[in-house]
Amino acid sequence: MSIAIRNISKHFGAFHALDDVSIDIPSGELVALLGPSGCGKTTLLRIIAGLEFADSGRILLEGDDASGRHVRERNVGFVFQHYALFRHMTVFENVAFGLRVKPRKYRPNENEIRKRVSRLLELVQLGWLADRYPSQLSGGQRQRIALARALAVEPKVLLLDEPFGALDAKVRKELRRWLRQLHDEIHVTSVFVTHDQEEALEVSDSIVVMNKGRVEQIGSPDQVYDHPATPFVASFLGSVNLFHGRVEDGHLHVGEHALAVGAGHAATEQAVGFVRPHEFDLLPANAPGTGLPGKILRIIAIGPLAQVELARPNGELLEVAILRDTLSVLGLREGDEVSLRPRNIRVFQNNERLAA
Ligand SMILES: Nc1ncnc2c1ncn2[C@@H]1O[C@H](COP(=O)(O)OP(=O)(O)OP(=O)(O)O)[C@@H](O)[C@H]1O
Repeated sequence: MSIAIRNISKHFGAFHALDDVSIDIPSGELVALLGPSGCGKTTLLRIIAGLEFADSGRILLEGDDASGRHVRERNVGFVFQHYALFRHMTVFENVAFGLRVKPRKYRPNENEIRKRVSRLLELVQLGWLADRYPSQLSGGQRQRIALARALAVEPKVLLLDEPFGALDAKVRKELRRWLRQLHDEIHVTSVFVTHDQEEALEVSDSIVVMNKGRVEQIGSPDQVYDHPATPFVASFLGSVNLFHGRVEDGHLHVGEHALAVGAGHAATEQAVGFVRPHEFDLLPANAPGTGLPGKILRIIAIGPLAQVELARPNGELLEVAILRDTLSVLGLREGDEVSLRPRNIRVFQNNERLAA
């Protein structure tokens, strides 16, 4: 089922939690709502669900205006960060619950319930836990059961609010891969709230980046990461190094140095260039060609990569990620003077907001 969010605004008292938000989610997509704490992600999810009502704007489900419809009439399934499974019920009964409480005329018979629950437990790969109680499960298993329970009533839309937020990093990583695979099997339109950039990039078909109640950008993971529409998006999605300067003749002039940025940029006195840590070449200071000078302060080995901390002559710190092999071929060490060559710079006017 497609979801169209049209010009949604929401106040809590004088506080503007959502400000004219419009998003189109095609049927079958897995979309991440990504943004810092307090930007309105959960409020938007609750409005889609019908747990909260907007001051203005509309929610269309498969083209039909659902704005005034009760949560029970919207056919949505939920998974929350702390989804309380019923402690006194087995895993099987937890998953069966939504089917058992259906009005009699829609309720499947016992045989059908057994079949459906078993199928769902296989889908979340936990059939062997059917007779356990929630207290006998790990956190990751509980969230998978919560998902099976949400899917039992065959919702047309699945809403997930930081479903893996309470789990440790390794389990989180496993579960987001698993969620992606699961979604590829069942294709239910899903909206996934997260403040974790990596999670959004890895799991979703498209990402809605939100900030202060507004949509900053909507795009595929590659689009928002490689072509951020605003400085906020550039700085929120992954690490960046900032270079302040002026743009003239297709170059960003940083102090006495000029970095080519392409002819498409209008001349401006106040610009800021964004370069991600892996978008630099590092060369010895006396290498031919132009670059920015810097000094290596620290080299931290992380598997095959080296994270290099550098200082510019003005004291500003930079972070560069480079293959350790490349560093050793170049013979670069802590304390060495180097020339930094950005391979890619995104330039914005210097009057726009950045992520904190
Ligand atoms: N019922 C409410 N009454 C008053 N203010 C609220 C209410 N619900 C949310 N807010 C405020 O609206 C803003 C958006 O909240 P929301 O929970 O949607 O943010 P979020 O992006 O999901 O944040 P987080 O990642 O921290 O959960 C916050 O500043 C929050 O304090």
